[in-house]
Amino acid sequence: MNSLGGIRSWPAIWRSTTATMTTAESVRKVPQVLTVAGSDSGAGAGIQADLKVCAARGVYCASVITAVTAQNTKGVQSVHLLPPEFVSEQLKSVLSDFEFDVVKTGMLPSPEIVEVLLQNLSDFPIRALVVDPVMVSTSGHVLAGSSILSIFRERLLPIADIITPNVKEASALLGGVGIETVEEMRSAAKLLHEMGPRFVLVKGGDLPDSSESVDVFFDGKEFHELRSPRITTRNTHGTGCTLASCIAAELAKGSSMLSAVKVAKCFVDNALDYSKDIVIGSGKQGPFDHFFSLKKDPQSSRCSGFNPDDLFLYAVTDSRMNKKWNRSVVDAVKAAIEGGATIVQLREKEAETREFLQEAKSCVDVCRSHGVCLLINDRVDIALACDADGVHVGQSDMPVDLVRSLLGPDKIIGVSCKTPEQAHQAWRDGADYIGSGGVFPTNTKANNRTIGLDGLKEVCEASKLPVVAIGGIGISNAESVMRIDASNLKGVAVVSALFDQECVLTAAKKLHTTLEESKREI
Ligand SMILES: Cc1ncc(COP(=O)(O)OP(=O)(O)O)c(N)n1
Ligand SMILES: Cc1ncsc1CCOP(=O)(O)O
Ligand SMILES: [Mg+2]
Repeated sequence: MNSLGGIRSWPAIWRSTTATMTTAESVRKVPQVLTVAGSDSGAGAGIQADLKVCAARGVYCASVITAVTAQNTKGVQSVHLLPPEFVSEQLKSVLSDFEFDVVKTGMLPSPEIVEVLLQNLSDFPIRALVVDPVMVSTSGHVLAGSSILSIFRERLLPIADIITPNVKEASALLGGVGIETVEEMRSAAKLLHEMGPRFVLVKGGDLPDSSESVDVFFDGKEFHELRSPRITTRNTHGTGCTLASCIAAELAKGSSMLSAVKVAKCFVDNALDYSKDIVIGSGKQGPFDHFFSLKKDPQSSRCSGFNPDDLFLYAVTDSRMNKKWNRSVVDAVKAAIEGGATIVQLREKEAETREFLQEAKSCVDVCRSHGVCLLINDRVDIALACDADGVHVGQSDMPVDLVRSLLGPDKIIGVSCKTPEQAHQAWRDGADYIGSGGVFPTNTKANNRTIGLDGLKEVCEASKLPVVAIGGIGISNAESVMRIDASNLKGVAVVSALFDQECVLTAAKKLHTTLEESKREI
């Protein structure tokens, strides 16, 4: 946030939160979101949708109600605004008690209610603010009139971390400019960014004549167009609330902004697709099922994205080791995956570009056929040329934000961090995960400072990004790493423990078993 409570570097606040928490051992902090929105009696949108999304994403959600609507699948029949003083009472109640990771706003129906929200946010500084500038219901009912525009523009938007207007809302905020094309959505995102939010997502679901649903994400420097096939269904009531709450939930768990937005878009697409034929209510616009993931085969999802659990057993290749044992990189990668490696990185420091590219293409094929992601160490050019799933960079490699602008929103970016400051920067730059080490001394990487288990823990505590430990890790010490008691430590990355071994398959199987056992014991 800009002016309210100085949450620009929110990982620093996570650090202090963790510090207070560790006074009581075995306390587990649950990611928490506060939604400030209107109630929808039909339960498709508003507070009810927000609660369902957060529950579906594993995040606790408290709710402050700004208005009660009489609403169903046919439309909004009536709206009752809560007195601003009572909205304020609710805000005080929860903000003085909970430690919210993210506050998300939906229907803020009057300038007086926005005013009490601003006052409470200044009394109780929060970590991140997601603003869904709800103005009109999907059925066309005005939920917040033009009287709120100036307080939105002048006071709320400048403190938002992200705003998520649809094209109609973006147009209203910009004084009625026409937005009918993706190019106009980009211009709108840029103008809205000038009003102060850190990120802008202009949702193009309402754009006419498109077989795709295109959303434009702007971070102040780069635009990303997030596209997905349009789903034909009447059950679209609550998509805006669902998207914004899902962004809030993912941020609360520690995602970078772009990653949170991608997961949220994917969540909405999957929910719409799963629910396209259900019939709830007799009106034109039905709700959809937020708990589809409890019921459907996860393999049938329309989109997937980065899964932090894939960092569990991270195989990092080494050209010298595979040459020494007289095997190709592709064979080594295949054996590592068959033994249980859950993600692979090609770290071929000595390879010639042409040869590296050929090997990388073959490894992409092997990894795709096994459903395992393949990342390239350092070389963004090779990653682009072989269509790898992402890149891992260190502190002296290409900066993460530049890698992101070259690879686009869908690729995975990992960054090496030895310190809490580097971990904070990784989140700000939009990395998907952190590689932290060398945890133990290693011969694989020369002149590499060892940070120990304490250094690893500090990095984990400084960030909510998923972390994989690296450096000198093998069967004998993997358990001590996994036991450091950091919920975002997702696994170990190893080079010699897999590739400086006679049989990669056996080594991978043994290490996988050790990791599984230590997970069970935690
Ligand atoms: C998963 C993972 N973590 C850390 C590193 C180290 O990357 P970097 O600091 O860029 O050093 P090099 O690997 O390039 O020598 C990594 N490769 N993977
Ligand atoms: C690439 C890298 N980055 C930090 S330590 C390291 C090497 C890890 O290799 P090993 O698993 O053989 O110790
Ligand atoms: Mg590097």
